[in-house]
Amino acid sequence: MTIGPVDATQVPRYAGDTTFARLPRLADVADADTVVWGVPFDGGVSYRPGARFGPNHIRQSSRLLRPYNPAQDSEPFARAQVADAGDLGANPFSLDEAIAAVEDGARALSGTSRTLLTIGGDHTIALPLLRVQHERHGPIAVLHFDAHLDTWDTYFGAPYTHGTPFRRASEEELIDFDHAMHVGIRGPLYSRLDLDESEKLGFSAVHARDFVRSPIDDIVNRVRERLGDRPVYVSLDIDVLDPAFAPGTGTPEAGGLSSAQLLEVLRGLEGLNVVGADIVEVSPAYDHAEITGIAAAHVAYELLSVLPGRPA
Ligand SMILES: N=C(N)NCCCC(=O)O
Ligand SMILES: [Zn+2]
Ligand SMILES: [Zn+2]
Repeated sequence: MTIGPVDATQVPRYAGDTTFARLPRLADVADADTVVWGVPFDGGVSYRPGARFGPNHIRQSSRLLRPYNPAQDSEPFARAQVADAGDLGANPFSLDEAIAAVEDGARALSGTSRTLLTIGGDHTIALPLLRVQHERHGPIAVLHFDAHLDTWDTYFGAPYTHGTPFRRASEEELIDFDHAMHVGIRGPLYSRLDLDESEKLGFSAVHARDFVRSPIDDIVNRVRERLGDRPVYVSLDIDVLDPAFAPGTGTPEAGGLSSAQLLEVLRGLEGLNVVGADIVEVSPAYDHAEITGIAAAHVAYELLSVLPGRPA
């Protein structure tokens, strides 16, 4: 038996403690299989700030999630004990310190067997999170949802930013590049070389334009073929969604996925070996009516439906 969300027939959804999906806090369960962890940090952003407020915005927007997921015939809070581990106290004045703290925190929280779903924060944090995944799994398959490649080298000479985590991860040999894929790439680039370099590292890509031309099942098949049966880490930048579906983000690009398209791709991961995930770049000051927060909460819900269940 798992401890699930607060019963909405007893305590109205808008009342009480703001944990993700009104789940118990980590300290209130004997042990958790999956931990939702907030990393409120935006020291790596190149444009609009504010993703440091992302974790609590996603939590607030997750109050309406219900226990049964008909799209996957799954009960994500019953198939595993999910708990909210609260937030990392990331240093807002030192990027290096914050990155080290994400790495240490993720290692401590995940232990030897727990699954981590991190809610961010800007995309810089994918690097330390991948380091910890690599410790457990070796070079790891990566499914990267984003408008942006995030394989750039430096900004203003800075190596650690939200536009560079996958370049650093490749230098550190954290990624299994036979099974690495971007989904949702679009928008103006600095040069044609950006795409060439990402491809040279080993990322294949489903571009946002492909969603206009191809049936969703073909895209899901491409993703599944690319990832195979490898342990997969999902890193999801909410700006993969069109600004109409996720205005609350730091570097918005037109022509993105709809929420429905994104949720369908996530449901298509069922049966793959997804071992961890992050959802980043939610910047609530630019959000309206919780549009972005709700999208992020539903993304988390679909991910929880495919992340490992409680071992039999
Ligand atoms: N990871 C995100 N969201 N954005 C990267 C944008 C890098 C740039 O300013 O060109
Ligand atoms: Zn992005
Ligand atoms: Zn990104």
